Amino acid sequence: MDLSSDQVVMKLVEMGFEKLDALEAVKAVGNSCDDAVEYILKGHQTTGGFKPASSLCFTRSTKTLGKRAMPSSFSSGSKRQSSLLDHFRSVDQKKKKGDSFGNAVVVTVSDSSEEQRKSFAPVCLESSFFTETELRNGCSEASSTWEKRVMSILRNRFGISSLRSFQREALSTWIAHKDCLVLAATGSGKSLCFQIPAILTGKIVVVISPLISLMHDQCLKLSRHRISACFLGSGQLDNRIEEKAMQGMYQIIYVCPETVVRLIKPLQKLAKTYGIALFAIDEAHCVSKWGHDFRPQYRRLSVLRENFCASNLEFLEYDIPIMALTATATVHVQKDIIESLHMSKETTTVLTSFFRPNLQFSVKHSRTKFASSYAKDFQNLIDLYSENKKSNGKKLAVISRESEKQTDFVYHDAENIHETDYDEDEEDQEDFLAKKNNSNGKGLSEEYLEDETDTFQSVDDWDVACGEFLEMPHELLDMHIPSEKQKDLEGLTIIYVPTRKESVNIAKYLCGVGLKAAAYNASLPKKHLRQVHQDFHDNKLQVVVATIAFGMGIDKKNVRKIIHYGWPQSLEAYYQEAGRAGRDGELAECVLYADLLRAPTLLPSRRSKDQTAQAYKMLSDCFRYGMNTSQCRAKILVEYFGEDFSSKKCNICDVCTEGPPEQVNVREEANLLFQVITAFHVENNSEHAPYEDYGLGNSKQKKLSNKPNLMFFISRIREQCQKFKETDCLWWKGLARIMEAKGYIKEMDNKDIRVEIKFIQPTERGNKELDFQDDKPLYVYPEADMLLSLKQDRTYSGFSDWGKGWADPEIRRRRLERREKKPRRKKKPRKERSRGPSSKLHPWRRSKE
Ligand SMILES: Nc1ncnc2c1ncn2[C@@H]1O[C@H](COP(=O)(O)OP(=O)(O)OP(=O)(O)O)[C@@H](O)[C@H]1O
Ligand SMILES: [Mg+2]
Repeated sequence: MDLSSDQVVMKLVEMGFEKLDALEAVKAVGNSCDDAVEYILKGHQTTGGFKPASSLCFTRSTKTLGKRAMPSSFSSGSKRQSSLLDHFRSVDQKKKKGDSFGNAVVVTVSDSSEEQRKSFAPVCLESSFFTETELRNGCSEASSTWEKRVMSILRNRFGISSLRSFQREALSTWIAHKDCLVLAATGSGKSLCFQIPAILTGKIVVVISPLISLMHDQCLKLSRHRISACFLGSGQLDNRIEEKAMQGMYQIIYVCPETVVRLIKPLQKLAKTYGIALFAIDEAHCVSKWGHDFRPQYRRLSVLRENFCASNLEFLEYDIPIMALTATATVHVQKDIIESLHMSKETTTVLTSFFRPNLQFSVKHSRTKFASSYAKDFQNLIDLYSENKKSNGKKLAVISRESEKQTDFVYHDAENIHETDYDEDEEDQEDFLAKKNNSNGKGLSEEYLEDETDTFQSVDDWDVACGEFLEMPHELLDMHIPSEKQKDLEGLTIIYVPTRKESVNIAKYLCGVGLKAAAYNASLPKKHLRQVHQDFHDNKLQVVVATIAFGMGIDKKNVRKIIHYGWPQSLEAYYQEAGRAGRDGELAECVLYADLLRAPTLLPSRRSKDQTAQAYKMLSDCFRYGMNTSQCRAKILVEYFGEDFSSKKCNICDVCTEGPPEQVNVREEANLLFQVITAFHVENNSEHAPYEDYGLGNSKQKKLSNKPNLMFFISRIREQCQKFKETDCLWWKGLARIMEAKGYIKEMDNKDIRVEIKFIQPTERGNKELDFQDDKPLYVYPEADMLLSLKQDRTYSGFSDWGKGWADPEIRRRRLERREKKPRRKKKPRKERSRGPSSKLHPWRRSKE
């Protein structure tokens, strides 16, 4: 399809490129998206400094981090399926024949010589594989025997000395022909649970997996363990690989949900001829609508049970077992997985701790939306990767400021801070975004499209649709294992960001200061994405700046840091992404940088009404995790997944190491807020007219003033109580959250749940425990936003000003009039707006001074 230049520019901007770069590229190369991308990625862009992974980003040095150089024989092409690069090379060759970027490409790497065919069959060459008779009676007859054989497989194939207890449990469930749901932490070794059955029985294992990149990663690893495997995506497949798979030529078949549904008949034939040992559904949380990464195609996998059960296929003695595996499923999601997949009522749930003792969690406040924060927030990272940390520390800082000057995006965004910063009250903002979300993505502004997000990923995240991996010969094994001398390296970092644009901007910034960084988001060319993966695996990159599109299930040992730069959408997503760190068991850092001064908003995505409510609930849990100052972070995370961690703590998170803040007595404030809320409800339930609406014309404002909105209560307190006149809204918001958690107040409108409590109602418990006369101390830990609101140098006074206007009808009327005439008010520069050193302080802070 021919695109106009405007359309190409739009597409590039959607991918996360700067508009200026896109315009220049189109001007230079014409209306070809591919060429334009190539043009920008090769570094011709106006803003300079950014060289993504396709050009290897070696802005400081061309020396690779990996110690092993590829031998010359590596590229000779004489060995079949010998390497990842060979594999890719064949793709490139194909592409040269006229494939345009983004189209699925078929990977074929082996010829069909007789010798090679011999190497495929029989499927399982393990001398000690289990016979059907041995397995027939489940583990009762053979329990010690199968464990011995598994041990031998582990040692000989995987170089592992023993099974973990959850792996043993999952395997014995499978041996007993039962379905199994395996819930185990990221990096704990779930893959082995479905890989071993193939080697043990000589039958085939079919693994359903959500992404090509993940399937590829696993196949490559298997080939190193001398296990043949293939992957089948959903694009245009090479019939030969599919045919070979259906003829039992690979021990493990990785397949995406779309394709497995299409292949039911051939798979039934395969079950009859070779036997299928197991259907494994990896990343099974994708099945659930209530999970964080729902894929509608996963829901269709119930066809597996229907079509591979003994009652339907006479040659089967038992239903082919289903094993579903995930690291992030809440109790609700676990139930949904079992039901949706039509797993048996006797499904065994193998549950291990979600706790990862080597992950060090922390939360830091940052205005992440603004590029002006990068220099401060990434300085440590820059220092870490600078070659001569100590001597070059200062130099790098200078480079970073220099590059801010050169790359106009930094200061451009910084200038905008005051225009967008607290321009609208949070309720308005949330409503606005809620409407956007509910409009199914229609009518999004251009600005919003520019900030497009990766909320849903298709399976085909790379420019390969399928591939085969044969057992890698011994002599090649060593040279293809990427160098991972973790101790010698600083390790790798993944920075997760909410939007595509941020992924490009931050990668650009980091490259500008000399780091080997690359952007990764689903709209970048698939070829680039594959290259980033490869460079990441080969330790040629230091930092990958990615949206959620990167890394699910990828097993890379030396990821030392996961930075979330901006709020994640759920704790499930957060824990899944954080779990990509420290898979070698060594200490790894997981830092969440988030704007703690305002509640996060949902990213645009197509959701039903129910899903929207659920999405808000998940976001709200995430927000509360960020606001927490007193509980061990690992404890919050694992308890979120239903694990009992009550008496434990991690001892390494920021809360455990720094300790909680000093408790404060909020008795007076809690009583006061509760009284104001109760008074409102008494007034409105009585004969009196609804609450005065100040005669304002704007229907939305009218609606708010008639509802028990927190901001309204705050303004009433300010009106009535001189002592709290200057107390920041953030402080009250934090208190309201604490009161809600204690069950003193609750959301009035259950259908309209947002991230923060909005329309408040008193509860029975509040009535009992917040008596106005009661002056018994009520000690609480102030939350992160409350603490920030008390900082003297805090410059964000928008809420309190806004509150004043709300309280004073005259000010409010004038403000609204002004707004109607001129919708977006240009605010004064920050300096003039900042409060004096101690002008607006909460009373108990003032008394401390
Ligand atoms: N019994 C074991 N002993 C030692 N190491 C093991 C064992 N089982 C698996 N491993 C190793 O653990 C690492 C992680 O395995 P795997 O990729 O299967 O994790 P996972 O549980 O699937 O994680 P994710 O949830 O992120 O997909 C692998 O490198 C594997 O070799
Ligand atoms: Mg996995």
